[in-house]
Amino acid sequence: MTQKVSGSPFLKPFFLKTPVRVASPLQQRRHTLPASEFRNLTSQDAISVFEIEREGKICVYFLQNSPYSLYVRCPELSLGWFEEGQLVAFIIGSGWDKERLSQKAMTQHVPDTPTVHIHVLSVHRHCRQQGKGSILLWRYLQYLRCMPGLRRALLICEDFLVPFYRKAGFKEKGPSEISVSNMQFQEMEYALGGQAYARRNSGC
Ligand SMILES: CC(=O)SCCNC(=O)CCNC(=O)[C@H](O)C(C)(C)COP(=O)(O)OP(=O)(O)OC[C@H]1O[C@@H](n2cnc3c(N)ncnc32)[C@H](O)[C@@H]1OP(=O)(O)O
Repeated sequence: MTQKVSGSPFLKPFFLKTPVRVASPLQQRRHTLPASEFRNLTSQDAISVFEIEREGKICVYFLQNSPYSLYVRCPELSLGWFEEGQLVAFIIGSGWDKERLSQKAMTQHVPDTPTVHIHVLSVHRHCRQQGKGSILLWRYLQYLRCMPGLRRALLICEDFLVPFYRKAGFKEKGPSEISVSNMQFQEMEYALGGQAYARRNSGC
């Protein structure tokens, strides 16, 4: 049975607390941008997204399929992490309607489906290995749980990232049918349902 994602709410931007520090009144007045902000991406973020993807040398597969063009169609399935106005990490997802991901899933957004395809999670190269990728992924999954009708998230990744996603709660579904040149991918799944406790305490 499929359930519709009706009236999916866009993410209201939320901010982390600004770190406590001693600053002169003049310095305080200059800092008008929030220290940390999580929000859906907009078309105005396209250049920042592109820069992170380019600098990150994300595999040719993701570059070829330009996932950043997808979030224009479904911005509510994207999430950016901004520090003082600068994009430091992002996730781009879209809707999908089959049990497993296929080549078509890389360029399509199927609306009103219970499955989110996570195309890309990327952290600015200067900000890696600081826990940001894990934190953003966790926040994104919490956010998806709050969207009515969503049941699971799927992604593909190279073998070396399987432990990273496993640690975030994803389960392996086996080798993906998607391949590019000599690159092979593992498909992984995260169940969004059955998380009543998390939902009660996540501010949905
Ligand atoms: C669905 C997809 O998007 S798959 C493609 C994923 N994205 C990319 O490859 C883009 C380039 N890479 C990145 O942007 C980042 O390195 C990410 C998103 C993979 C990880 O984000 P980070 O903020 O660096 O990771 P974070 O600090 O939260 O977690 C680090 C953990 O991930 C593991 N990890 C991160 N990158 C790698 C890597 N390239 N190879 C192996 N392990 C890795 C680390 O070993 C570490 O594990 P530990 O906690 O057991 O020590």
